[in-house]
Amino acid sequence: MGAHGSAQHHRTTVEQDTVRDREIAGEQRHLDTVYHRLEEKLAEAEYILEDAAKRVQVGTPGALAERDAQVFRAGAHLHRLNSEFEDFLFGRIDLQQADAPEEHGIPSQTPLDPADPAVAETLHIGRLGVLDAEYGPLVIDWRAPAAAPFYRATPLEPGRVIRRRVIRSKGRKVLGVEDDLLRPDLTPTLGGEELPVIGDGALMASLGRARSHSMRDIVSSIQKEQDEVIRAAAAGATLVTGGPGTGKTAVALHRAAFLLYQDRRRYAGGILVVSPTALLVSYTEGVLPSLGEEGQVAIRAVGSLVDGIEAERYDSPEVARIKGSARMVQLLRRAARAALELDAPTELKVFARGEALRLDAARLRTVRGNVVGGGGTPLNLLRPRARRLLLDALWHEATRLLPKPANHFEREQRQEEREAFDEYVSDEAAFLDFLDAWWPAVTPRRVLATLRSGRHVNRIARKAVAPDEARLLAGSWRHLGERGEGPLSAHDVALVDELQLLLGEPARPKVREVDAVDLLTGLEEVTTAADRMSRQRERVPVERREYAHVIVDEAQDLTPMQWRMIGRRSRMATWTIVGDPAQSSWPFPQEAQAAMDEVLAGKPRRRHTLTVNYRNPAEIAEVAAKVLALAAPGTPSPSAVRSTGIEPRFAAVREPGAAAFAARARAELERLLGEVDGTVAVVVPMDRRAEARGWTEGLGDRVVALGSLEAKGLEYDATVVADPTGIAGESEAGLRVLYVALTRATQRLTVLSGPDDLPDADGVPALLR
Ligand SMILES: Nc1ncnc2c1ncn2[C@@H]1O[C@H](COP(=O)(O)OP(=O)(O)OP(=O)(O)O)[C@@H](O)[C@H]1O
Repeated sequence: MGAHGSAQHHRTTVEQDTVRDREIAGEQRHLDTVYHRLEEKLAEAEYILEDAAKRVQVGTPGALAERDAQVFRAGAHLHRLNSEFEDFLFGRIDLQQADAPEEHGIPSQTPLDPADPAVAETLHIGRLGVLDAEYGPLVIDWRAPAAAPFYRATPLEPGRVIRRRVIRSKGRKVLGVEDDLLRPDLTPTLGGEELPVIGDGALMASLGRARSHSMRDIVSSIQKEQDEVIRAAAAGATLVTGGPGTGKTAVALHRAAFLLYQDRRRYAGGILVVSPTALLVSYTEGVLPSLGEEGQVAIRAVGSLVDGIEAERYDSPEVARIKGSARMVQLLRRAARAALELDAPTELKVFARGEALRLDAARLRTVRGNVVGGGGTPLNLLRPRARRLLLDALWHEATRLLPKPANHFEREQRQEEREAFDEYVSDEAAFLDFLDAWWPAVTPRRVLATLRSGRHVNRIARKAVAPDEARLLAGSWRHLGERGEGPLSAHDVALVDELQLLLGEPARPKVREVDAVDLLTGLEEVTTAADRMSRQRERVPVERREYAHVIVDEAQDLTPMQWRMIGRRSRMATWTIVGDPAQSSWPFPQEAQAAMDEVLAGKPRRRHTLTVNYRNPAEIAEVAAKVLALAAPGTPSPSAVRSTGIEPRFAAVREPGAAAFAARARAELERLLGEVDGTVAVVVPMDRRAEARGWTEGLGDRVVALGSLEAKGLEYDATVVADPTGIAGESEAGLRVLYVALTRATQRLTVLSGPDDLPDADGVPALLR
């Protein structure tokens, strides 16, 4: 504000305070009006709903709510606003007269008339649009085109905006205002008086505010480069890169709200947000409800995309790099086929037409080959075809000695015999049992269970994976049961999804005709019922749904197999993909890139870069930048928006042994708990998670212990990054993972080194010098 050379410059502090109070009081009056209007709308909504309930013939409450959705939503919103949300009304812009038509509501860049820099129009911006009784706007929805200048205007390109104001309020009370004068060269007026400009550092205050375990929306302070992403056209794919803390996650979620506002019919219920971990899902879950969008957007961890399965395990980096690789497609194709053939009987014997008919192993192999044909059809769906071709082969066997039918009559007769034969044989227990064993219903989990044996994996792998990789894979599934029951990893979930595609939903097992004698013994009934139940348990629902828009967060971490899985849910979708290659924990970026290209094939792409780090103070960003230079040489570090004057702390444990390290870790955590009001996390290598949980015991729920991969996307007031060399050495991507760990804190960072980190006299580990 210093640049505008007006009388304000010389005002005393007392005068400033009076101006501030007056401005706050003005905004308070407006907020009161807004709440008053919302209450009226609430009453209206209640009346409509009650009325509808009374007079059922008018229509369902649902239909009515749709008819007056605005009223209904405003009412529902007010209920929650009263208690839960801050900043319902958070912004205001004062605009100069437009002397050219506006395009899409974004003011044209007309030069201001220096002779008359008067405010011609004032717009208030909030989480939801509110109209007064005469349909004049009291508050404009932040997503409306008319609100865009609030986010877009800069001193270099102010458009019509003279002053931008951020209003801070809690519930119904206005607490403060923060202004930007976008035309410091003018002395603009409002109502004949000079336009006051108040600054109280609202954005900086909000950035420095203590963090809780859930993310906040940024609706009142979205920056220009972020707004361009949020409002980008939906078509094709919007690709966003940016360093840690540049708001990628925040922007992605606000974009979901924007798309819903813009085209609710198209996107309601059809937006999927894919997040790398369940932890990040629960951290971000509250953002959309705070923007007034609830239940419209599915936020799922990449390990929870298949209904009925929740990834519970982590694979070691060596295993993850195999399971994530596109080579798995080939391996799984063979594995599915092998699981089908596993323990398959090698002889079919049926008694029909007065003789024992037999198909031997060679014959059965031929039949199987014919069933599969060119491939492509899911194996479980081929069972009816298997049945038919087996009957063909048996019939061929049964008629091998008969002469060919010589005329029409004989042919018809043979045909009738054939039908009787099919009917008879396909009811025979021997045939049915054979078919069950020879072409069993195979589930994805059952296939994984067959891969518990390294030798089996090796046998089917044929070049897809090397022998030592086969051993590693098998080891990762050894804990699974016979039917593949047991906990899976996020990488397994992508494999299960691929297998569902290869296998298809098993047909419902046919209820067999029950033999009267068996019924007497009760035997048959018991076995089939048990059989049926076990199959039902095994079945994974294949309710894969398609989405209209897919938002991928932390896209740099998706493996080729995961890209395929997401691609299967978004064939008609438009995309928003946010990520940071420098934070990738996937060792083969090119392979992942190719997988993404395949999914996005033919879609036009729009690229954006976010450049400002809103999370880390400059002091922390500077330390992280050292690792960035090693992890991704040449990648620019985003510029930190603020600095705290507090340098990261380096603590070193010089004696070996877990006990000394634990004691020090705990002491550092306790120190940070005393220094910040909000959350504290300790980040360790994945294989030290259990140990780290011990360090935090009894320290309360402000503290969490995280494995390096679990820290993705999260943020805390303060963090301890313990054993940095351990994290860097975890995998080929270790340095990038360490970069992630070092960029989680909003206020304070402690790096805790052990002897292996080779700390210098100041405790700085070799890696960070
Ligand atoms: N315009 C903004 N105004 C206020 N806070 C912001 C703004 N943009 C981002 N932030 C804050 O900065 C922090 C980082 O944002 P976010 O988690 O979205 O970044 P990110 O790019 O996804 O980071 P990472 O790559 O490390 O996961 C959050 O606390 C977010 O609220």
